[in-house]
Amino acid sequence: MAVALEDLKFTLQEVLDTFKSCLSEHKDVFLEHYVAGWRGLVRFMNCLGSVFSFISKDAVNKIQILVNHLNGENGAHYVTIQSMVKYELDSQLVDLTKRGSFPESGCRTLLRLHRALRWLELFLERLQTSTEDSNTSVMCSEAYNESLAQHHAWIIRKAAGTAFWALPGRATFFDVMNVGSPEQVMAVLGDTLPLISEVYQVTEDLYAQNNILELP
Ligand SMILES: CCCCCCCCCCCCC/C=C/[C@@H](O)[C@H](COP(=O)(O)O)NC(=O)CCCCCCCCCCCCCCC
Repeated sequence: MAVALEDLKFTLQEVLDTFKSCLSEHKDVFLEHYVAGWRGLVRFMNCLGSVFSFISKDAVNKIQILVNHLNGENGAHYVTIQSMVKYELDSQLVDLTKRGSFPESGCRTLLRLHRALRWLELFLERLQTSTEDSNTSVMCSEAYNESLAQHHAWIIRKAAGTAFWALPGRATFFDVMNVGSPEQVMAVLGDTLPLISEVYQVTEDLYAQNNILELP
């Protein structure tokens, strides 16, 4: 248990640090740090129990696709999300209307994580304004219904909804975050949320400008 908690401490700090280092001064989003942020989140989720493993498997799969792009021969084009979008669109490496030749494009893969980041933002906002008797499962499903659920088929929504009921209660959830007292958790959330929101908004604007918010 002690080892697991140590891992978590590192993980949550890492999440905070990586989202901090995601944005350049010109508001470019570094893919390497974005992916590292997701790795941290997945590690945290894995500590919550095996009911979440179908979710983390999909996230890990998508993270790996992006890492492969980053480490591939065209990796230089994948340094920032902005350069990735430009490169893939200019080179016609994205399926724009229906799935076809490029099921693993960086643009469509990142879009799935981007939508999940909106869930995270909404969930953390709820945690931040929660009180002792707030229910994490309810907060989680409300955040999900307002964001990711709109992009998921019925069967996925059903499975996700079932998994949410296995979330630990607020006190345990805060303990697992392992950043200290509830007041300290609130302080960490206060630090993290604006960073996550900004990364989300910059990405959202980029995808909107390029008309790629609905990639298949
Ligand atoms: C803490 C509890 C975790 C709740 C996570 C809420 C998100 C629920 C998502 C359910 C996704 C189910 C798996 C399948 C997904 C795919 O169908 C679907 C579409 O992909 P496709 O177009 O390639 O087919 N994939 C996705 O939408 C990407 C989902 C990625 C989910 C990553 C969730 C990571 C959650 C991290 C939790 C961290 C909590 C931290 C709190 C301090």
